Amino acid sequence: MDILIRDLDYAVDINLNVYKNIDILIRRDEDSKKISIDRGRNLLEKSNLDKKDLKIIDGDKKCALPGLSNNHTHIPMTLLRGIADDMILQEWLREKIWPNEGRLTGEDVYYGALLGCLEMLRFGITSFNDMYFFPEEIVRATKEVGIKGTVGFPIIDFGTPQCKDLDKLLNNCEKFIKEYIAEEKINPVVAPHAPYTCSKDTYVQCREISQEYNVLLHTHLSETRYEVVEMENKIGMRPVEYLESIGILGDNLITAHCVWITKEEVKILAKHRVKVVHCPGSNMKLASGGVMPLVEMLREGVSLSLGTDGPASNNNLDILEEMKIAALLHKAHRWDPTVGDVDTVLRMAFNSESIGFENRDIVLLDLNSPHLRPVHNIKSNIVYSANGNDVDTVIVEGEVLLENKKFSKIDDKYLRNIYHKVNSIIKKFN
Ligand SMILES: CSC[C@H]1O[C@@H](n2cnc3c(O)ncnc32)[C@H](O)[C@@H]1O
Ligand SMILES: [Zn+2]
Repeated sequence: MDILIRDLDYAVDINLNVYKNIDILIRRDEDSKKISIDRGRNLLEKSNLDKKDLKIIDGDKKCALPGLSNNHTHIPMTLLRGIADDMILQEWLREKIWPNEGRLTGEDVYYGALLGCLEMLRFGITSFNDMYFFPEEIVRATKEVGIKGTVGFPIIDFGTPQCKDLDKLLNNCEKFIKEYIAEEKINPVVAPHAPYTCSKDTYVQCREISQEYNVLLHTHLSETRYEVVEMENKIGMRPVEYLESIGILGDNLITAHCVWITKEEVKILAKHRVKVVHCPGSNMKLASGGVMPLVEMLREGVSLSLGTDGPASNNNLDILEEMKIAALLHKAHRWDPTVGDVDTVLRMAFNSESIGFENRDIVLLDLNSPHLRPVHNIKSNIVYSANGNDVDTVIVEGEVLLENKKFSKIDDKYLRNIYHKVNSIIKKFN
């Protein structure tokens, strides 16, 4: 059914244009799956549409914006949220995260992913880019919730809880891609974890798979100083130079973090049109130390977007919050309040294109709250004053998935069941 949002106070579109007192009409052609979005005043009166063929949503005291995109995360780590904070990355992974991840079953990952997908939907995130074990369980949860997922098949040299044999793992990765490649709302991708857990051969084989099936590659890169120094000591190259030397850089590569990189490395990333996901909340929480060089990246024209990283290092999946974190971090870092401006961070938050999804989703923010009044500049209120809890309605690919802050497809009883399952899963953690 077509959807008409009437009498919105404000709307911001994907090009960051602002509209006041406007209607939005969302139409979906069921055959071609094409979505059209029209904005204008009194659309019902001006069109030949019949009220009874429309789902009408009241836009009074609301602001419409495009869907938010969380472009680097590990969704099932909702299960590990709060299990270990205030530790440095390598110790956090080795001592707390990896041992407990070893205890997870596919069913556990499914419930962790369900919880995370619901959290994202509640926060207005309509697409994500994930990398985690049991990726087919993440697909299952994503489809159940209805948002769009770029789901990485994780590759690590020493194997995953599912499979310890690297050749078999790469084989399973191909099977995973073949199984989900035709899905409308799922993009299966190859996800070698990081240069410190994957060898040159592994990266090359991952790239070959990504080329054969024309899918994206997703990896961590230059997240910590330790990672860079270790590589310089071992092979005399920095991580970006190394990935370039083995032919991994290209426009199908999505790299998370890129914190410890030089101006030269920024130029290399730009030259190969690599897409970079900025995760400022996680970088600050894990005290990764450096700051992703936003100004240099923008100057060189690198495609940028935002990610929360996993909910165990953030500790939520809220991209509205991440926008403010990004804006503040770069101002403080450069002693320059013009850096990390409102338009820059909004553009990053709406960038679902770089993970393979056209952004034709609509999110409504509820402006009927003291912290969102008055409105001098709606874009400022979105970046600096709002958070995920202000999301009221979410429309993904022409389907209303959240309305009046309630999930359309998941009732309260089922939600309680998910919380109960999660509570029993975490009993096995140390
Ligand atoms: C191969 S599945 C993902 C793997 O990555 C781990 N992880 C979570 N957060 C980070 C991070 O910030 N840097 C590197 N690795 C991270 C996660 O626990 C899984 O083991
Ligand atoms: Zn990560």
